[in-house]
Parts: sequence; structure tokens; C-alpha cells
Amino acid sequence: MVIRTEGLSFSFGSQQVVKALSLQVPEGSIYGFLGPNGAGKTTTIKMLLNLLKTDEGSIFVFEQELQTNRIDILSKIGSLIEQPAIYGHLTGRENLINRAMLLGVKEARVDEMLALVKLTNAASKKARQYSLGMKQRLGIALALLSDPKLLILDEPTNGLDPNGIIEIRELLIRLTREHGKTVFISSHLLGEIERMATHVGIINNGEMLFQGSITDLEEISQPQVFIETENTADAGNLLTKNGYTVSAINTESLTVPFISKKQMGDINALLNREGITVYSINKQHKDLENLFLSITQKA
Ligand SMILES: Nc1ncnc2c1ncn2[C@@H]1O[C@H](COP(=O)(O)OP(=O)(O)OP(=O)(O)O)[C@@H](O)[C@H]1O
Repeated sequence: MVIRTEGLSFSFGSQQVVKALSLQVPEGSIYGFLGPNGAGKTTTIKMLLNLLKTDEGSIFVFEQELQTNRIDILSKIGSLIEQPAIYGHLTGRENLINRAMLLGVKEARVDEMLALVKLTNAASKKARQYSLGMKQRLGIALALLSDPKLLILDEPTNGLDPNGIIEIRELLIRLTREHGKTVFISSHLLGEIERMATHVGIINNGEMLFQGSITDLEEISQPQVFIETENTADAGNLLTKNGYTVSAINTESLTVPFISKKQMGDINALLNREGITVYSINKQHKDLENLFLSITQKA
């Protein structure tokens, strides 16, 4: 495990905001740390980065205890919490060069990072003229300069438009798949996390409600697939006759529980083969609130 905590707790005065948290973040994963505002995500992240001292419990990063191996561990972590520390009067490249000099990193790496976060064309623009998404990507480039094995990001997509969110998502996927990094990312939006995460931890009021792989989560979140066809009654009959479950039907569309991508392909092929035109197929997940309900009802 790249991050492992045991019984991690923290209180602000009399308010306990993190309660006996046991995190398990596997190497090479994109671990989505999910919870509504105020759930305790930032507090947890600050403890992982040694910015807050834990009340109780232990933290292991790269299988080493954090307190006793602080300097070694922190040198292998890149992080972005709250606003990235960017100088607005400097260009993107100058911001990176500054940090590279501080870290003793070769200047060549600056251009590599600019390319990685797709800011090469904007490298000579003043950072204050960057969009929020560009600033976040510059923040990630700064965090990556020292070539850390682990990247910890606190709500990096907050306030971004859909395009900005997609760019961050693609970047994080590239970092894990092509560059062997592990990414720990917090968010309050389930829909955003499940499109990129391989593993998920869900907290509410400082307590872990669920932790596991994204496939484990899909079992709980029971995604449904809406199929829009020209004749839903015939389509429904055809699917039932062929052994598929149809959970709802109306004049516009029918709904089937999502089992696998392959099964969706088979259903699409079957409908087409029988001459029923499919207009759209749309997989929908529960939002965080509904997911909380299913988790607590199951417990
Ligand atoms: N410095 C502080 N002093 C007192 N209470 C605090 C402090 N920082 C955070 N809290 C409280 O701790 C709880 C957890 O906050 P935290 O910022 O960790 O949550 P979060 O899940 O990151 O939420 P958000 O997405 O809103 O940042 C909240 O109730 C918050 O009000």
C-alpha cells in the first residue's frame, strides 16, 4: 500500500472531525476520497502531509511510518491543497523555473512538465491571465517537478468548467497509466470521481462509510442503463424473452440494471438484429446522497 492509516483521528477542540480512519491506497491507483463539504477530507489530507499532527492512530506512506521518516516520505509526495502557490506576475514557465531552481531540478524538466499538463502553448503567458483550469494544471505541474511517486490533490476540480474537469481527469489517468504514479484525490462529487478512480473511500462526518475498488462500488451504486428505442414495448419483450432483466419501461425508454460493458453491447446488437432502432444508451449512477442511503440501509 502507498498510504495506509490505522485508527486515524483528529479533533478541533471538542469537535472530532476525523474518526478512526483506516485508509488503504494501493500503488498505481487513482484513489478517490469522497465526502460532502465538511466531511473531514482536507483535515485528513493535512495529516497525511504532516501539516496537522494526528491525535490518535498511525500513518504509513510507502510502508514507512510518517513521523519517523518525515523528510524522506515528504520528498516523494507532490501535493496541491487549496489554491496552488502561483505568482501571477510571472509566466507559467517562470513559475516552474523558479521552483525547479529551489528544488535543484534540471531546467529541461520544466518543458517536460509544461508538455505533460498541456501548457506548452501558454508557457509565456502571465499566470494571472490563466483560466482556473490552467492554474490548476500549472499547480499540478509544480507538484510534479520533483518527480514524486505519490500525488495528493485536494478538490483540484473545484470551480472548473466541464472541459477543465476533463483535462484534469485525462492528466491524472495518464500519470498513473504511463508514468507509474499513485494519485490520491478528494472530491465531493461522485460522478466526477467514478469516471477516473480505480479505488474509492467515502467518508461522512469523519467516518469511513465505504472503501474498495470501483467495481465493488458499482455493486452498491447499482448503475442503471436507459435505452431509448423506437418501440419500447417490443424492445422490452424481446429483452425479457432473451433472459435480460428490464427494471422499468415507458414510451420513450426502458431501463436495465448495468451488469457489464459486454452485456450492453450484446443488448444493443440484439435490438439492432431484430430491427429495433436504438436512439441512445445512457448509463447513470447514483449521486453521493443516494449512495449514502444505500450504504447505510445495507449496514
Ligand atoms: N481550523 C479549524 N478550526 C476549527 N474547525 C475546523 C478547522 N478546519 C476545519 N474545521 C472543521 O472540521 C470539519 C472538517 O473540515 P474539512 O475541511 O476537513 O472538511 P472537508 O471534507 O475537506 O470539507 P470541504 O470540502 O468543505 O473542504 C468541518 O466541520 C470544519 O468546520
